[in-house]
Amino acid sequence: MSSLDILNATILRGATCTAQGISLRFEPGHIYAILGPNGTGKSSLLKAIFGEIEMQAGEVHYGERQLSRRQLKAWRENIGYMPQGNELDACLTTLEVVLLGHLDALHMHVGDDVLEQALMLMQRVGIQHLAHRDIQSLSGGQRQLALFCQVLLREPKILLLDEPVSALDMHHQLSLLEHVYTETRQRQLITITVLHDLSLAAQFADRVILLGEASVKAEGTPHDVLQPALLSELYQVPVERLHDSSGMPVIRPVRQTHSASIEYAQLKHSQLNNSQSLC
Ligand SMILES: Nc1ncnc2c1ncn2[C@@H]1O[C@H](COP(=O)(O)OP(=O)(O)OP(=O)(O)O)[C@@H](O)[C@H]1O
Repeated sequence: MSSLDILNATILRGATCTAQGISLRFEPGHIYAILGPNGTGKSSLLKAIFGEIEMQAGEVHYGERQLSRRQLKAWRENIGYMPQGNELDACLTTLEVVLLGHLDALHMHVGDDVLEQALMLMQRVGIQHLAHRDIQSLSGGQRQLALFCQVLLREPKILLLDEPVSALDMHHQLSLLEHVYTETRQRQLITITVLHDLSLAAQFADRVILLGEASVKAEGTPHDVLQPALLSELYQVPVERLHDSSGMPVIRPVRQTHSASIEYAQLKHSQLNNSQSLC
């Protein structure tokens, strides 16, 4: 079993440095949640691992292989990448969109085994009844579930999920992340997911990585990393940490009275030099 290693990655998006010499190791059979405020470079990190954007410096290794622009197709064979957003400008049914996950194996016809696998996945996430609907007629959450099936159909070794539950209701959030958890454990996947819901991350991630100011602010178990003082500083809001019945952290931003929140914002503003540095 190989690990995925990012070594000294520096990523520049336009004039913004989103990663400055970041190194991270991801092990098979584990879920890693990438967390951090808007614009801190979470999506950019996933895109860099997928080879969609080029890093200014650094390397990405998966076992013996190294990410290189010249061998992008081979590199991506191991990866199931579900980007943020799910707008699809295609006249395809939901089933056809799921089948695209197996594109490499698709020739002139779809084998019964692939079709069966696609339908089984759709059944597992509860969208089998949408198989023959035009993908564009689906709700945002339904499309998100279809794209998740597409990614799983690839049978990846590395799962890169960018806000995979952003459009889902509570029931579907839990059910999708339960699938992610089961697949990760059973097939020993390396799963890296961007999440904004810190409490969900605490429930499903083995390790969380907190990004901010082009660096890794903290990395470790949800219990260790999700500390109110650190989160409050990073997200610029007062944060309270509660615990659910099983002892998992529940992170809650705390609303303040209007005048208290202005004071808090002024205090934080004066402490903050510049949230985004240059590489
Ligand atoms: N194509 C681009 N050209 C220039 N700047 C970009 C581009 N894409 C992203 N950026 C900038 O890079 C920074 C990081 O963007 P990124 O999408 O990685 O952040 P994020 O942490 O995923 O944000 P969010 O939580 O809002 O999805 C942002 O400041 C963004 O404005």
